[in-house]
Amino acid sequence: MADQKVYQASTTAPVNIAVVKYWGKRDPKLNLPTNSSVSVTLSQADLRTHTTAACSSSFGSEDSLLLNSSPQDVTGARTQACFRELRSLRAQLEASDASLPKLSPLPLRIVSENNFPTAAGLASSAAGFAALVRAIANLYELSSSPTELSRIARQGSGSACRSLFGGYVAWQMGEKADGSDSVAVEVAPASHWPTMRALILVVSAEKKGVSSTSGMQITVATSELFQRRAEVVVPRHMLKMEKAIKEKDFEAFGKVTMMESNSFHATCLDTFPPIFYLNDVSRAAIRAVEDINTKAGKVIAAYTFDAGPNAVIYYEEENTEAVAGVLKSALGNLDGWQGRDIKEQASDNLDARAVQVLKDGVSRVILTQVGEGPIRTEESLIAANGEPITK
Ligand SMILES: Nc1ncnc2c1ncn2[C@@H]1O[C@H](COP(=O)(O)OP(=O)(O)OP(=O)(O)O)[C@@H](O)[C@H]1O
Ligand SMILES: C[C@@](O)(CCOP(=O)(O)OP(=O)(O)O)CC(=O)O
Repeated sequence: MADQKVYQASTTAPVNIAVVKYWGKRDPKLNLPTNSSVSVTLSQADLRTHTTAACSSSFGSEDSLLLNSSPQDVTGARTQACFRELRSLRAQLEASDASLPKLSPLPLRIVSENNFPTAAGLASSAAGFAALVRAIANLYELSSSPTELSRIARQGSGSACRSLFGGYVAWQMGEKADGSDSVAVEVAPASHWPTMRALILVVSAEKKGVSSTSGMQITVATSELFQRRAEVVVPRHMLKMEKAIKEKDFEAFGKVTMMESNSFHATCLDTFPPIFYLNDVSRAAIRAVEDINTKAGKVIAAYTFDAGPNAVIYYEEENTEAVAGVLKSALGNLDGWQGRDIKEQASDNLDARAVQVLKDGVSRVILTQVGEGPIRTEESLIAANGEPITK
């Protein structure tokens, strides 16, 4: 009888939030971007994907993916590209060492759990594809570096390539047509600047209107402002951002972060028909951050928004009270503040109308910080007999 053993490996992977934004593909098939980007990896203590990858001849003939207990379509080109590339690396290993079990032809069973809302603009595809690629690489015992794996994860979702690393990460756009140099690299580990904090104001946990994938295609096709962003604005921001991170210069980091977010959303408005990811609640968050910085007399808080209305506010630990403490006193009792020792600080310098809009529109907060890259775990979502473990 054929070997029916169930081989498996598990990992967790983090979310990342860009401070220089990826928006625009020069090759939609390979997910090659029109500009480089930089992100901060967020702590897996708060937001993470947990994925187990298994393979066995007992799994029938089809690959499968179970996400938060519901079966997902794996026939899409992006997931297929990740499976194909990882299988091919495993096949090379098997060809060079005949003693290795032949895992590459076996069907894959992937079971994954996100501990945050999927497709709500909380970068679930980034953590999701990073975890998928890392888990299969662990299963196949590949010696590939995170940068090599980032080339594969990028084909699942562009931003996923940055979640293969912890800390501060750059995705170099690359020049080659085959995408082999479009990969993620570490700018600095989390330990270099461990005091970076992030407060997420969750405005909407609903599925978003215009997906990043289609949104950026329409921007590339219709926005002239976008041309200038890709050619002039982002290259300048990349240099400034990498320098700010190396020097742990929050004022420079914060200024570029906010200008980047504004530039990206400006190209969304310049898209035809226009794309609106920011709403009144987002704009109230921008106002509150401006008021906090005005009071401090310098940039101590920086907002950024992805393809949705949620605000991510970066600040340094020493300014926890002046940023998170002020927002806590303004927003009042919300899910997410509990269990965190954040002392409230008077918020009467914040614009009263902005505070009211935030109170009405923010449903919960997530307090988190810079964190590590994917972490291998023995905790499995698949039992020894191959059946998914549902919680
Ligand atoms: N754990 C996971 N494993 C595999 N795929 C996942 C996982 N989590 C999310 N995905 C994929 O990512 C898709 C959601 O990506 P989408 O880009 O729409 O939202 P988002 O990542 O939350 O937002 P954004 O990337 O714009 O910040 C899901 O439909 C699913 O295909
Ligand atoms: C606004 C962003 O969050 C866009 C992320 O886009 P995705 O990585 O979700 O897009 P696809 O490559 O089409 O999957 C900015 C960023 O994360 O850099």
